[in-house]
Amino acid sequence: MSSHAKAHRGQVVGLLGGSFDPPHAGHVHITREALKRFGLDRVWWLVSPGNPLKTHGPAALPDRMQAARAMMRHPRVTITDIEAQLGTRYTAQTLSALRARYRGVRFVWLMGADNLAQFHRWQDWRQIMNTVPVGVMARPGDRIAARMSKTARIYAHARLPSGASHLLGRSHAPVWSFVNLPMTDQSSSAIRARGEWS
Ligand SMILES: Nc1ncnc2c1ncn2[C@@H]1O[C@H](COP(=O)(O)OP(=O)(O)OP(=O)(O)O)[C@@H](O)[C@H]1O
Ligand SMILES: O=C(O)c1ccc[n+]([C@@H]2O[C@H](COP(=O)([O-])O)[C@@H](O)[C@H]2O)c1
Repeated sequence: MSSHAKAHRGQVVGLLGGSFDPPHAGHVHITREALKRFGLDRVWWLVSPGNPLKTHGPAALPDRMQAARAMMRHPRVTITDIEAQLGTRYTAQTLSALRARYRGVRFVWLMGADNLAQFHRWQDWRQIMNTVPVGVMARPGDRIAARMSKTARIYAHARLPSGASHLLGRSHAPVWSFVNLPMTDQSSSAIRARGEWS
């Protein structure tokens, strides 16, 4: 199942990449909060063909797409498998391809605090920080590791002060924002461990 994501010039589009294996209420929560707090026009869920750092393969992409569509119904949110269409898997590659395809659209990379903690292991992570604004959302157990992370230290100068997160989408990289949301402890791995997903 494939989908075509649309955006207009000048729009600010937040990208929430993930395995969504399966999607859960935590994804819905951070998406709604990201729309409100980071000054975004839209959010796209990039349902990944597979996280490059994870060894086990996720459930089939069409199954994850279908579950994501059922979980997140919002007029400003698009569920897309565009990484499979573009043939990209690493985020830096995906962002380059999207920026070339959607000229004039302002993309913002969104992620939970657990991903900020290990962001410096991602391929071309500095390039990502230097080309798109990054919005990070608190996650239970990961706030301290995220704040102490290599990325947070190296890019300390580029962090928006708390209270200015709504400027993120219109700011120029390198810029990032950490927001302390009411946290939800849902995770795909816990759902899989309970045997509630394929
Ligand atoms: N409860 C949550 N709070 C904050 N961020 C979250 C939460 N759940 C997921 N995220 C973020 O959403 C993005 C996609 O998450 P992903 O699809 O990997 O789900 P996950 O629950 O983290 O999966 P797993 O448990 O298998 O690692 C990631 O950036 C992740 O940090
Ligand atoms: O580009 C990388 O090196 C990279 C390494 C780890 C994760 N990512 C991306 O981060 C997003 C979250 O991954 P995951 O598996 O935790 O859901 C997803 O879009 C992945 O493609 C990207």
